[in-house]
Amino acid sequence: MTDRQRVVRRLQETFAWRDTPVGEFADLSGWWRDPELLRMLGPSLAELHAGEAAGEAAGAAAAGQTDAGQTGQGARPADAPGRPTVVAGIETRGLVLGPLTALHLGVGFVEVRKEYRIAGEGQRDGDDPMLRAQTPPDYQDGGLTLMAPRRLFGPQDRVLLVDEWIESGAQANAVRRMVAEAGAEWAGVAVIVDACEPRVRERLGVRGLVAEADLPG
Ligand SMILES: O=P(O)(O)OC[C@H]1O[C@H](OP(=O)(O)OP(=O)(O)O)[C@H](O)[C@@H]1O
Repeated sequence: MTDRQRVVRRLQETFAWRDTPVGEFADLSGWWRDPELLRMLGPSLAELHAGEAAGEAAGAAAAGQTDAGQTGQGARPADAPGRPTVVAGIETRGLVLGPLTALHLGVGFVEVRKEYRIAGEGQRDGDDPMLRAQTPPDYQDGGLTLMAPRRLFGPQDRVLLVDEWIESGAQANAVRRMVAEAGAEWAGVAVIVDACEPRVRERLGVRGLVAEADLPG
């Protein structure tokens, strides 16, 4: 069994849908509780984009990325062109998975915050200008604004976004706009569960470890 197959199997074994009075939710707590899975997640996410050649569009090779159990290509050497220079992660789960992935790649990490969750909202810009991008107004009952310090992305950067789940792609798209505003390059999205439509996958360069359909019902 390959490492990729082992990761997929453990993701499936430790995942559960939970019923609550307000609806069903995906319980991912078992993923973080499994030490072996936690160890493997960073390398597995990093390797989703490891095979890209310099200048290749991030989404061009997305087809087939949800084939559970397929082995990813090996990590590129540290100075390889096309390799991410920084990992970004959106709170909440991106703040866990991003650093795990960045550690494997040997690069730094940028936290992307949700503005309404930051105490003293909007107060941080004084001596530290922020990049901000909004999701559509109807997203999550009113939309949300994502933010990150502008100084953390530069024109020399190639940014890989890491998250646990992607569906509409609204949050990833907002981060992509922030990256573009900073003049940096977009490397794509590495995600555990890819539940997005093909056009979103291609546009954002999404590669996932599993499809939602691969998870137990
Ligand atoms: O593709 P999209 O439709 O944009 O959805 C994906 C986003 O939704 C989830 O975050 P959520 O807002 O649920 O964050 P939370 O963990 O902080 O509740 C997930 O972590 C992604 O960031």
